[in-house]
Amino acid sequence: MPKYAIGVDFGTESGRAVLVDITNGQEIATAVYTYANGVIDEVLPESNLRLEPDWALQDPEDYIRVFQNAIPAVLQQSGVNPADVIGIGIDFTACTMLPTLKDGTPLCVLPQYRNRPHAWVKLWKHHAAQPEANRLNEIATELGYSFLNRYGGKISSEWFFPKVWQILNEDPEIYFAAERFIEAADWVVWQLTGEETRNSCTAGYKAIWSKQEGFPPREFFRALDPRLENIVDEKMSRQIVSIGQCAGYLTEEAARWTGLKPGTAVAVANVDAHVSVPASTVTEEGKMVMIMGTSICHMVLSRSEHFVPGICGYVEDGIIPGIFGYEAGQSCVGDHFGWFVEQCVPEHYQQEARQRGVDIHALLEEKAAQLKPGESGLLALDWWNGNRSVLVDVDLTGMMLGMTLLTKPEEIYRALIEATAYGTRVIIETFVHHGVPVNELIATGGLPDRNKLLMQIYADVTGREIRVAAAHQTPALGSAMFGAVAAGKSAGGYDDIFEAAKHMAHLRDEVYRPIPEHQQVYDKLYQEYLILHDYFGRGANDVMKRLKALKASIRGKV
Ligand SMILES: Nc1ncnc2c1ncn2[C@@H]1O[C@H](COP(=O)(O)OP(=O)(O)O)[C@@H](O)[C@H]1O
Ligand SMILES: O=C(CO)[C@@H](O)[C@@H](O)COP(=O)(O)O
Repeated sequence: MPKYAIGVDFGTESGRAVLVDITNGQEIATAVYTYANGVIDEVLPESNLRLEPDWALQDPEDYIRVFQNAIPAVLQQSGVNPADVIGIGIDFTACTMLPTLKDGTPLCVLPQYRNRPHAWVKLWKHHAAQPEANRLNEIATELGYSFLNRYGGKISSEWFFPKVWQILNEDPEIYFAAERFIEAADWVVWQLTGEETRNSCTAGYKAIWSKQEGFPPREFFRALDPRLENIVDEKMSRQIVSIGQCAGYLTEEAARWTGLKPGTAVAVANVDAHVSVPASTVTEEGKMVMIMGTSICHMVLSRSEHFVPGICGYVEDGIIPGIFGYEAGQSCVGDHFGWFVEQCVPEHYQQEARQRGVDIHALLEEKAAQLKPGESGLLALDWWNGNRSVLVDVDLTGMMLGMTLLTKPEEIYRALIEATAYGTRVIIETFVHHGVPVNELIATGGLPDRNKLLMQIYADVTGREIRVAAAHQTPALGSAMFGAVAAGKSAGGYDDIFEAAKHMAHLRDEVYRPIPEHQQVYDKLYQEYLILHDYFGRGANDVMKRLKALKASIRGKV
């Protein structure tokens, strides 16, 4: 009798359940539930209280509705007997976190806190804790805490402790009412199993935890604010469970929500980018998985520990148990091309696309593919949304050099693609330079399906072959794989993620190989890119920051 697992991928706007055949990883049924309250970034639901800029909240009840809607939908579509679904895994955006009571009740569902923004879930892209992140980095640097080295030198405002500290600073009553602070990833697993667990992936990448050293010491938290001294013992947990473990079993209530059997195994929670690595067949060092969409997450495994400046971080057991998982990223990739087609393409191009019934991206790709590398004379810096790795600077901005009266939209489109490829090459070379090998690239996410020119340019610029993961819902497949591992071999699943990946993860036949003539030109252009990258990005000329400051001051005066 075939056995199945369900992966649930909690994204920014929606949650997606995918029912997968355990023998081969085939996706049998998919269902999406779009969060009723979406991203809460303007007003709080019900009270209509206006939020400040840079806030991004969510409603935890939306996550439960994903279980209640999407899982029954995949069972119904597939006709699979719930008794044959042996495991569930989930992945989430991160750091997406919330304050709760001891029993897991989110503070925002309590009537007395319903109109308090800090009682709600803070989404990964809530950026209003930047003052706390800056202060945390200053204090950690002054006091010489070496954990900063694990995070490329800086803790991001998107992460756990800046967010908790913002709650304490701005609404202490919520901070003190919170009996637990927890990643939403772990919270949804808690709702399924009735047991609170904390996973090694979010603890490591987002909450400054390491397998060797645990959390930073109490003195560090006291140096931030004496009231934070016992945050870990009082409102979190030091018991961190490695990904790849079973978190518990489906409760009667969760079985009623989902239509699954009580007692179904539930995997320890995971993160969307990280869970995509084994789902792209990668469980060993030497290969980089690039999750390519609006942004790119670059994920690499290594058997040894290396400090790599400017990356997001590395965590032992963070992606695959027993191995160090490294993460870096580019915060704006597809977004560059989206911006360009929305803001800069002339009407006659749009008209041509409409007449030919093709997407405007496809038209620009076709025209840009006629150009030879270097032919346009253009070179861009890909910093339309700052630089995540390796400069870690949100105040950097974009630049395009070499334009003339003859410059065409497809030339600019191609230059933007090339710039993002140079950005990826900087990341790869930084890893290699610091001892983390990157011999092969595996791509997944929306872009490999959408733009073949882009994939070829990435192969040419990086000088590496690129393979593409077979799955269309890679994170959900990865979660289902961990679900199968949580169930274990005796229940028809797998003993570990290595076994699950062998059977359930696949690559397409498609391979992008570097074209030597293109490589030669791109090597020259890359050298030019590096000069501009360091000149504008490493302090030789801070004109981008001065312009940004001027803009802010002028806007402030209006
Ligand atoms: N044909 C295309 N070529 C390049 N970029 C594209 C194309 N079509 C859409 N995009 C960009 O891809 C991004 C969406 O990628 P996708 O992987 O679907 O999303 P996400 O990263 O949010 O999961 C958007 O930023 C969009 O501008
Ligand atoms: O930060 C991480 C992973 O570390 C992501 O969860 C976060 O950027 C959200 O990514 P997506 O927009 O869902 O691709």
